[in-house]
Amino acid sequence: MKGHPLLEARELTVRFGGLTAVDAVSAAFGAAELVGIIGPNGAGKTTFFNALSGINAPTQGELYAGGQRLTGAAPHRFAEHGVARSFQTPRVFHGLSVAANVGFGLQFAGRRRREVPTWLRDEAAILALIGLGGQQDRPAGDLTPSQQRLLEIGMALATRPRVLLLDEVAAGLSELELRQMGQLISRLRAELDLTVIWIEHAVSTLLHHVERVLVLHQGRKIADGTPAEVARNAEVVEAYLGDEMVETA
Ligand SMILES: Nc1ncnc2c1ncn2[C@@H]1O[C@H](COP(=O)(O)OP(=O)(O)OP(=O)(O)O)[C@@H](O)[C@H]1O
Repeated sequence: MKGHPLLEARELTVRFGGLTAVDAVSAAFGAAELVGIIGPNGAGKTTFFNALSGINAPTQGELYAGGQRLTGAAPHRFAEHGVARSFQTPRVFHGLSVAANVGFGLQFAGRRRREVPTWLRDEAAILALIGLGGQQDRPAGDLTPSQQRLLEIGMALATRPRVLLLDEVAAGLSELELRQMGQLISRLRAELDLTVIWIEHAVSTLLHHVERVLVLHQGRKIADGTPAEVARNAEVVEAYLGDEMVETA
């Protein structure tokens, strides 16, 4: 990895009372990486994301964005350093139009970061990119759940991120929508040079698109490698993947 990683966790631990949700996890994410995070329910994936975006302060360990220490900083400081995220349940403003939702993200980004790639210069460009072109005037609450997920990605893109954290954006999608979501995420990385870190329970879709995958289990990182390496990892198979993944790897 050349220079500083765009986002880095060093020995990151998050505890809730006596429960260690994230246990000394270290991981560094470089430019234009597409990385998956998998693990059983309760493995600590969302808590890890919450720490990586400043929503939960870590109990121990350090966070850096572009070499700048951000441990304990508020979410807006992470946003200033180019970290944007989606949530497990889309958080769009139902009463506002689709365009206004994206406009909110553009305003949030403000003028802090001067370079503005053409693809996110305005609402229309972002909506076209995420496949919601022509929907700009509809109230966001009228969109289907899968369109709301796309809109939430659009809102995150509008903050002009370098790193996009996606939390289960494929949950509840049809087969076709799932394929389209996978293609969109691949395009964000390939065409826009974004670093995408993607939590997903739809493991086979995820492994099809990412080149690197982290596996969390009981808060610990038990693997970090290519999908093929991870699928061969005995601890991962035992903890999570089972025989099925070994056969398809
Ligand atoms: N705010 C909180 N207070 C107390 N415990 C929490 C809190 N948030 C998460 N936990 C606990 O931390 C552990 C990790 O939860 P987390 O949601 O990060 O896992 P996950 O891997 O994202 O799970 P899932 O795949 O089900 O979304 C779980 O035992 C959960 O109950």
